[in-house]
Amino acid sequence: MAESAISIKHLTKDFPVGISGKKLRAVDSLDLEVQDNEIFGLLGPNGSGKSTTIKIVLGLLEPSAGDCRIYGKPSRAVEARRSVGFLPEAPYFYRYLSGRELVRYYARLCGVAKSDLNDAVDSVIELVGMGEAAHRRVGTYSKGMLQRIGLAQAIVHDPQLVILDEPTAGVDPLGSAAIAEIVRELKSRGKTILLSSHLLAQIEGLCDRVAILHRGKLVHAGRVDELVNEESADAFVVEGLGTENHAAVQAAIEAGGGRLVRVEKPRLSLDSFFLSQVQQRESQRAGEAGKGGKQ
Ligand SMILES: Nc1ncnc2c1ncn2[C@@H]1O[C@H](COP(=O)(O)OP(=O)(O)OP(=O)(O)O)[C@@H](O)[C@H]1O
Repeated sequence: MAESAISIKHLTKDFPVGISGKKLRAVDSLDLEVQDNEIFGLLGPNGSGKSTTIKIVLGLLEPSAGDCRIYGKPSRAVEARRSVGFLPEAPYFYRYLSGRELVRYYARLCGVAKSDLNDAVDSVIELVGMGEAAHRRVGTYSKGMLQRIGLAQAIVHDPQLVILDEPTAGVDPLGSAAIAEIVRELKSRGKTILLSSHLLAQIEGLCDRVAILHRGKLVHAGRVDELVNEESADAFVVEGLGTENHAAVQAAIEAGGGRLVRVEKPRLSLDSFFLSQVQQRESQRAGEAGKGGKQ
């Protein structure tokens, strides 16, 4: 079997609180395996231990007990960290640099060779869709743009494992959809992505597998469809059937040995309705700007 991207075994982290010697258990005997080339979501309410787990994976915190490995290497080891890119929850970037200068700065910090620097910076800026704004100062960026440039700095050294702590927090649905698209693109390039979130609707369609944490303990881990599908039921979405025909459909279902549990109107999520409305207007605007440009 292929080596796990992240292997966490019996991980526990206690923080001292106050001067009485009392401890707060932030992560409690956690076992997790993240496979190579999957998008894995670490979910949980505030204070459930997501960031602490991520900091241990990154080698920034020492666990109180247990073991954490990245592609088989202890996460504290420098060689393990070379294969990792990280976007923190609330990144602080020097506001007077341009987006391009910022990504270039991180590329140099991460040891990208001088001869590869321009290509590496250009290609990640392109990937995150910041080509047009890359010359602008970071201080003028919206939250969504900041997250995208943050993603660019996280991946400029071409890491195999990309860790994103709450990548869509504070970002509007359009910006969140753009970030999700970049994450999917990273997966299609063979990368592994671990992301944390408490915004479940945004994560649902993105992650291959998720783990749900509560007070530092693993509550559940599995494929998203396995966790949320009603396995014993099938849903049909039908158009143009008048209510007068419902009884006949119900009779046919019962004749086939089934039971009609409910009839309901299929609903779009508010997120997807909002996205479709905004995207429609964005493309109208782009079309009009295109026509204007030709005149
Ligand atoms: N350095 C620290 N010292 C003491 N307690 C800490 C420290 N870091 C985290 N904690 C505590 O550990 C628990 C888990 O925190 P953590 O930040 O890992 O949760 P989280 O799931 O990432 O939450 P959020 O969604 O709010 O970021 C919380 O109770 C938090 O107060």
